Amino acid sequence: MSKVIKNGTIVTADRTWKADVLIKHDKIEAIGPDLHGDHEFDATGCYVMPGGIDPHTHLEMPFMGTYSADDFESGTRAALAGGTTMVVDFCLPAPQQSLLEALQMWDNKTSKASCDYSFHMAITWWGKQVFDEMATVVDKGIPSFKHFMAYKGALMVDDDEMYASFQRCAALGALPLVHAENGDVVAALSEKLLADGNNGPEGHAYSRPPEVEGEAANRAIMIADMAGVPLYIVHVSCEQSHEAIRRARQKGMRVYGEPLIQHLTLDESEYFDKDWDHAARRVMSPPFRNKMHQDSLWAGLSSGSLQVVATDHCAFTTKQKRTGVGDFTKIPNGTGGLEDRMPVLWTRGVNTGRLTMNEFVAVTSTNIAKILNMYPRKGAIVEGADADIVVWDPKRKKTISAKGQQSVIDYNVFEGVEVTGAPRFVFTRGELAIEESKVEARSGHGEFVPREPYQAVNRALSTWKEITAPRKVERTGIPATGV
Ligand SMILES: NC(=O)NCCC(=O)O
Ligand SMILES: [Zn+2]
Repeated sequence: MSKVIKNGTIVTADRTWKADVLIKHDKIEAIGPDLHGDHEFDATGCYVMPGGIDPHTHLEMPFMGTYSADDFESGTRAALAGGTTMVVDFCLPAPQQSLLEALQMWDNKTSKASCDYSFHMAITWWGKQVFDEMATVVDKGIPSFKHFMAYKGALMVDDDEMYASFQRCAALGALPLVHAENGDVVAALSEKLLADGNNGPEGHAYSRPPEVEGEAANRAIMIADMAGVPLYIVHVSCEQSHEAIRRARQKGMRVYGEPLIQHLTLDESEYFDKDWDHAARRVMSPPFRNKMHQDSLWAGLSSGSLQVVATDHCAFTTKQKRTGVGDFTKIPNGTGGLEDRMPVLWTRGVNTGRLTMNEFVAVTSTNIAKILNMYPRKGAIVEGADADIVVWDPKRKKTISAKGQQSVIDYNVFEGVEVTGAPRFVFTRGELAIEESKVEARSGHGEFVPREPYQAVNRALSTWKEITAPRKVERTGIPATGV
């Protein structure tokens, strides 16, 4: 069975040209003029792109006394509906839990995934067992480890643990990720706000000013530099952490930054809404910021100091959010966005001239495929790549609404946003999942994508680390001690 996408304009991260694309089974078989197959899809007026990759989702995640509401079934349907053909979720061991046991639990959740997926492993505690099991996790195709510098008393790791883990990542050819916020300061600020009677959702934003993010980003960058390992900073929300990344990159460090579509387009005024539910539904960490920070993030994407736009999709229902009535620290942190990331980014980015089409492909797909070491199997329109393809209609209009969305929650943080630009067809490893707004995604089609450790970047860093390592100066004629 073969399919051909006819008359499309192919857009990749570095070029744009007109051609047909032939899909055989689950791969791209050929690209060229006048290809023919059993099924032909007319892409006239559309752009043919590599499927989006969202490297930051939390599906059915145990967190803050509950579970995020979207599982791998609804979450991957939401992804496909918005043009994303692969998600990378976080496996989150409980404190003292074996990483391998946690991985088994996460594996069990994926049987209904309708698009491909991979995992990052979270380091939530430290000890010999974690040190040893990290090697097995890498062998299983998961060479990336997330560290929470926030959530004191729950997921947070201290600097000594982070340094030990980063060194282990360096030795294993793995990439450390960090959630950069100073958890000690956030905890102290939260306590003070509550004591002063500031218990509403706006207290969440007050408790996490941009400075706590900037400090943590700088600290993580320094620790990665000492360990001789690259670093990926998730959900960069403000100029302070962007500035840290920019500065590190100018110094030659391999530091990557990932803003979210929410931070790019929604601002802090959401937390001051008079409606408690409205504000609480938008509680996530880091919180939304003001326009100055948003401008900084957009500039980072176009200039290349930030590389990836993700969602951190971690959706909770209104009922779950209401656990925090009277105490903002108990509102489950997280928002949805999987279905909306690409249409909103296209509308606010490409349609306004803040991003080119090629930059759009780079930040939604190709860059992360390269950073996570799965390029060109993913993130590329080339012969032999997985046929994860989006036929993007730049004229398709939609008003975002919770009604009819794939996510199971009862609201959408982008409610009422009008988008122009959305998928017309979406193929996931050769299977048609979206056709003209109709979701044909097949539950169970999604497969785990194993990833190799990072040879090039880690080898470069460890070589330089070795060349510049402290060396004892061998001296002759050492004077006698002065005593
Ligand atoms: N971001 C957020 O508020 N929730 C998901 C967990 C995390 O990544 O911090
Ligand atoms: Zn996080």
